[in-house]
Amino acid sequence: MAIKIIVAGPRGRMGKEAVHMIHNTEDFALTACLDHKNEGMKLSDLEAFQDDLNVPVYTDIEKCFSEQQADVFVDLTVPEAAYKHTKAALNHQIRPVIGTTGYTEEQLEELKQLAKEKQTGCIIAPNFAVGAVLMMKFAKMAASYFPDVEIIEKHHDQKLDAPSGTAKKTAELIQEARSPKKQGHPDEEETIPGARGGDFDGMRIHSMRLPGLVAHQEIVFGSAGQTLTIQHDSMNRASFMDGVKECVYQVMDMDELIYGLENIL
Ligand SMILES: NC(=O)C1=CN([C@@H]2O[C@H](COP(=O)(O)OP(=O)(O)OC[C@H]3O[C@@H](n4cnc5c(N)ncnc54)[C@H](O)[C@@H]3O)[C@@H](O)[C@H]2O)C=CC1
Ligand SMILES: O=C(O)C1=N[C@H](C(=O)O)C[C@H](O)C1
Repeated sequence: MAIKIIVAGPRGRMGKEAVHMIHNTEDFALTACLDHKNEGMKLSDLEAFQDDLNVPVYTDIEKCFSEQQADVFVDLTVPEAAYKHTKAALNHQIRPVIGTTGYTEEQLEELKQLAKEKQTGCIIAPNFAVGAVLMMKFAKMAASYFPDVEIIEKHHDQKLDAPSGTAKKTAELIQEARSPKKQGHPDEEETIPGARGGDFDGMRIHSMRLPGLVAHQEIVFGSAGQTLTIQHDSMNRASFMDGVKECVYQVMDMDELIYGLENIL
């Protein structure tokens, strides 16, 4: 039987790609979408969706989850909405697969507890691209040899959160492998505020936003006489879809929350 899926944010850059991936995957069935407008319409009534995507669009999450039987809920929206959606999905025991970035540590912890209580699988993945997950794993490996590191993430200029979820997750994984270290000269001063980037446990994260970019990250390690750069580039949003697909399959057999694809790949 097909896995029944609800998608939040279907008109967005990622949401559109996910809707089409689900529609074109034999094992999956799109049952409804959640938007912040277009209540009562069919997805096929909206521009950019073909006629056979005649699933209902809801703006009220409780109504959506009560009326539509679903196995999995995919969220690609904005952090405040995604947090509320994830809680509602867990309360309805519909397994969330969350790509939206920008969750706080407290929110992650609260959702982890809720997933446990409801014995419902949940995956929160700051990056669904397999290459990006490998980049993060390689960075964690390198960090035990090279404690000095800076992260440069580059995204399209429509991105709302900075640093990216991927950069934060990368920094967290590096933090697990290295002893805390405040990098740079102890007396360094910023003559333009922010010039040294964001400070995460002493390592710096730099966020670049430009039209023309999609999603890119470099992790640069340095030690005496050498540097090591680990780089990943997503050229388009198709790069994320194999990861979304894998999460939908895997979350069906889970009963707890996993944060980051590196835990299941
Ligand atoms: N995990 C991953 O691999 C990836 C994650 N992302 C993340 O996914 C999220 C979405 O990214 P994009 O598609 O580029 O953004 P976008 O701005 O193109 O799309 C977001 C969509 O969410 C909708 N939305 C806003 N509030 C809503 C609500 N309350 N209910 C339902 N829909 C609502 C908007 O109308 C919009 O269509 C971001 O947080 C981004 O960081 C993006 C790419 C890959
Ligand atoms: O907003 C994006 O585009 C992306 N967001 C995710 C993030 O914040 O890391 C994943 C990817 O980098 C694309």
